[in-house]
Amino acid sequence: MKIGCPTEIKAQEFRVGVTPAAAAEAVAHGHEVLIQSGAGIGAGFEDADYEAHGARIVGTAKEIFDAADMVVKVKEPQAAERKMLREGQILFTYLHLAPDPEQTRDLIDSGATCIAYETVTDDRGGLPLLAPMSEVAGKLAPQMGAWTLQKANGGRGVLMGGVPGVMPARVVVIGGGVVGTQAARIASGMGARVSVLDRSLPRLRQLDDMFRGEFETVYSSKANLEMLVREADMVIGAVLIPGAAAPKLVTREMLADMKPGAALVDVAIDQGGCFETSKATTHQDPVYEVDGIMHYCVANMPGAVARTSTLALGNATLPFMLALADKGWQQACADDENLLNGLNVHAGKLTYYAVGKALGLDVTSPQKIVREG
Ligand SMILES: NC(=O)C1=CN([C@@H]2O[C@H](COP(=O)(O)OP(=O)(O)OC[C@H]3O[C@@H](n4cnc5c(N)ncnc54)[C@H](O)[C@@H]3O)[C@@H](O)[C@H]2O)C=CC1
Ligand SMILES: CC(=O)C(=O)O
Ligand SMILES: [Mg+2]
Repeated sequence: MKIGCPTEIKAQEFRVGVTPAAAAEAVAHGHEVLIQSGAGIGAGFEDADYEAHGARIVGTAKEIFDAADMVVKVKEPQAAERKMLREGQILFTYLHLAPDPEQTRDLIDSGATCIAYETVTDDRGGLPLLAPMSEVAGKLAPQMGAWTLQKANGGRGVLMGGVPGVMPARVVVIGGGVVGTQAARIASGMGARVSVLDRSLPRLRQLDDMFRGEFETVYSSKANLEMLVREADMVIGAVLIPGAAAPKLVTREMLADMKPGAALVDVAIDQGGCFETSKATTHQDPVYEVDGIMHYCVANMPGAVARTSTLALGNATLPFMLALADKGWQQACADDENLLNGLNVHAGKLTYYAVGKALGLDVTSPQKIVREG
């Protein structure tokens, strides 16, 4: 199979979908790997690094999309990339379709087979291709929130750890999954007083066992959430209902009761955001204010640490990329239900129920598609 990897074109996105190490493995499996010239630069990989591992460098994204049987990327395809997709081609990348009707329509119209990293599962109920980027974004969230809290950046001028005689920042993390756990650990490590809300009691028990003393766990009822948000200097949004639009847990009305200059960091923005007032921002212009509350809503946070993120993502995607290339999408998905859970669009049909529900579109069963092709 021909595997193609274009340069990411989303604003300030420096990651790359295929590392030289992954290219080497694919070549060893008998595949041809095409990399757009310069695609790896942002993550610290030169064209020569890819060539040394048997990949071929081509000049333009068009050459990649024209030639590749499978396009491997990081971010959801932008409008210009969607125009280059074609029937029968495999697209393997993050998609985040639930909050994005335009992209969903274009992917359906393209006829391509689109497998979303963020809905591939594992046997323990986890999301193995989302997890590494959630670890990164979770670790970055308190760092970005601390920057947002600085006075010159519009924040309330509170230091995370306080100083002797002065209280530390009060940080509230909504969602105790991968992002939330890493965010809570880092915020606590910075000296803040941290509470983690989740609606899963088993998850809260696990967190309490693992991190007793580092942060508090709180059941995510409406009343608890409202009380903690009122007291917070920083709120980190880290909820997920896989594949679905994020629930709006902090309403605009609640902002009026918050401390002026408090920071909201909405990591869940890629699924539409869990604050009513969130809208996606970029690394170039990451923060805006609504009703005196500073919002940080960058949808590709891991792009800020592109080298770490690319290596982490590449480790996780490699076995799935090889399975798709070795067997073709249909056999690979028939053999592995966890990979089949990644199938969001195939040959003009939407195949992911939570996306259909969010966008009011018909869904064809992925099991039927994989049986019938
Ligand atoms: N902005 C960015 O650059 C990035 C965003 N993300 C996003 O971060 C979000 C979180 O991802 P993960 O931590 O990997 O998900 P996860 O599935 O590990 O954790 C989500 C948690 O939210 C909890 N939850 C669901 N509804 C809730 C509610 N009403 N109140 C409290 N908790 C609730 C779940 O029980 C679960 O523990 C996702 O939307 C993901 O796509 C991930 C990486 C990068
Ligand atoms: C998960 C995601 O949206 C990202 O890594 O950019
Ligand atoms: Mg994203």
